[in-house]
Amino acid sequence: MKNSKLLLYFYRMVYSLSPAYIITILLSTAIQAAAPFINIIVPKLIIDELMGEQDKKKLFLYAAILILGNLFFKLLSSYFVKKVEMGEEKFSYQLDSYLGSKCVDMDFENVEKSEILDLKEKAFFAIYNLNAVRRTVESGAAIINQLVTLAGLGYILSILNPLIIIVLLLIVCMNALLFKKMERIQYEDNQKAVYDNRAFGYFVRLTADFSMGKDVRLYNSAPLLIRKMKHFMDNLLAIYSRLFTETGKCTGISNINVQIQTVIVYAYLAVKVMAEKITIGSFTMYAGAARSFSDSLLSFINAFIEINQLCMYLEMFMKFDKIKVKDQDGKYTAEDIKDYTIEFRDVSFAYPGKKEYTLKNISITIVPGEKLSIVGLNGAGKTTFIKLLTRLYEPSSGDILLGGVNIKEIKYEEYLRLLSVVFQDFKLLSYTIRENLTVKPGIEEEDIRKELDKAGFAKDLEKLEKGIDTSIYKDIDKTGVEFSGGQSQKIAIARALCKDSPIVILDEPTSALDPISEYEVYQSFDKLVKGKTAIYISHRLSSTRFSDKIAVFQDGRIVEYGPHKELIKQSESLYATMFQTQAKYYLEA
Ligand SMILES: Nc1ncnc2c1ncn2[C@@H]1O[C@H](COP(=O)(O)OP(=O)(O)OP(=O)(O)O)[C@@H](O)[C@H]1O
Repeated sequence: MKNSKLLLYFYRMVYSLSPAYIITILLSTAIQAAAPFINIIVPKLIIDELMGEQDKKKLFLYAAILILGNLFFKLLSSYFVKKVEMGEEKFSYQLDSYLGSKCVDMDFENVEKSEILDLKEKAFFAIYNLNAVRRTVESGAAIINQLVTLAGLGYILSILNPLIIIVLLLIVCMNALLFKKMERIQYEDNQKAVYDNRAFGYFVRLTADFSMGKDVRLYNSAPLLIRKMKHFMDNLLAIYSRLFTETGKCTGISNINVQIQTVIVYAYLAVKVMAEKITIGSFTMYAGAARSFSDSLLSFINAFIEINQLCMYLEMFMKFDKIKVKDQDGKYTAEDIKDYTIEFRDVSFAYPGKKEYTLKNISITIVPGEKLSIVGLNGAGKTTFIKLLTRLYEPSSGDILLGGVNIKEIKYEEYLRLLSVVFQDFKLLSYTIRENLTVKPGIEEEDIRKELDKAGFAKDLEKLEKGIDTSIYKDIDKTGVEFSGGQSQKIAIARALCKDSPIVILDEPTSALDPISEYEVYQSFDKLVKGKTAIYISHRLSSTRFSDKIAVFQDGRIVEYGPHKELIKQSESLYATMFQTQAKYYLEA
């Protein structure tokens, strides 16, 4: 029952992704089901005719039916084999993009949850390593195909003796049990191998990842890497060698069973011929029918067992597919927000699955055009504050308001239009600089250049042969450029500026910049943010001097708040201590 629901859900999903794929498979199945009958029935007619009246016209007709019929089914089935292959190819791309958009659209909090990562790992393993989706579609088709064939062959054999069907059933069931055992062993071993496969894959990717080259060499990590790879490879080999030994045994026994069945059927038919109960033609027909019947029955049962086994994998896929995306469709649009005052009202937050609060009773108001600098020790909750403001997470309690409206009630996509963010771990895409920076509809080349200039990238740009049409990284374009950390950071800042949103959020925006570039960014900060609200996190406290207010975070709370001039005067304050420690370090040098 559970499996049939799962399969219904699954086939519906496949059909909705690619109706043509399912229809082609069904047609191909019908042809495969009809094809064997011609070679079972017509040879009997030919042999009987040869042994009897030898009517040439009839013989010619039977021969023509046999040859043309086979040719017809051969051509049709090759046509459909190709069609199914093409359908499979197309379907696999559709599935890739379906899964891709599923991952991209997932709520951010799920992206960071370990149980979701684990589920994704298992679901993707089933799809990509075990081909579970394709196998389920094929097994479903095989079940229909074999059912049709079995009905026809069963009818033919029942004319001879219904008992023969029972003998065939018994032997096929024994083989099916062996197959079930093989599938179980396979499932258990594949589950056991998930961890080792993942770990082995990680080390293989690591050894092939040139960006790790420096660390691997300088810390002489290669021997450890190879040892780890060998360890996981040995584990996998141990698992798979048991798997192959066990499945090999099962295959051997099932082959013996098939031979026993052949002997029984042939002996029975021979006795019948000798007793002149059936003709030689019927002997061939029944022998062929019995062989095809047991083959079809075995394929049917195997497909049935396989589909049940696959359901175990598909369950993970379905769970992954069913992960809900929160409704982010608030009632307000960006245009409804006239005032960009940001207010955190007694906001507390604990990461999902964690008991301790990362942010505790945060209350702060940031007025439009204000420049707020957020400082604090590592792990104090600064980035988490930004994650809440950017709605990657929702507060556990308390509210965040923009212009008096709870940000939850603003349509998500519209809300994001109001923010330009550069995260510490920003990512640029392997497109051209122009494409990366075209983040606002209708943005002109001139604007892109201007923002790159403001972010301090003008000199770097001059050196690029293709200018703003230079590809970033080499993944897609071989002539692409691997920019340095600082250059990439400047492009990321320019991207945020190109978005031209009323609120600019910069998390460690200058961490990779050289002192001169950093100085230039700070000097032109006012020009950079053009009177917009700006929130930035920085460990370089000199940057706080041009901010209007500073919020000092400690253990998830705002412990100090005010302009630089006031906070620095309080000699015991955390801010003054941090500022002076950094200043002293520079002065002493
Ligand atoms: N996804 C997460 N799941 C669970 N805990 C997290 C997650 N992200 C961060 N934390 C924890 O929350 C706390 C605050 O982290 P956060 O990144 O906000 O600090 P921060 O002040 O920005 O630190 P830094 O100055 O080092 O960047 C840390 O203890 C961190 O381990």
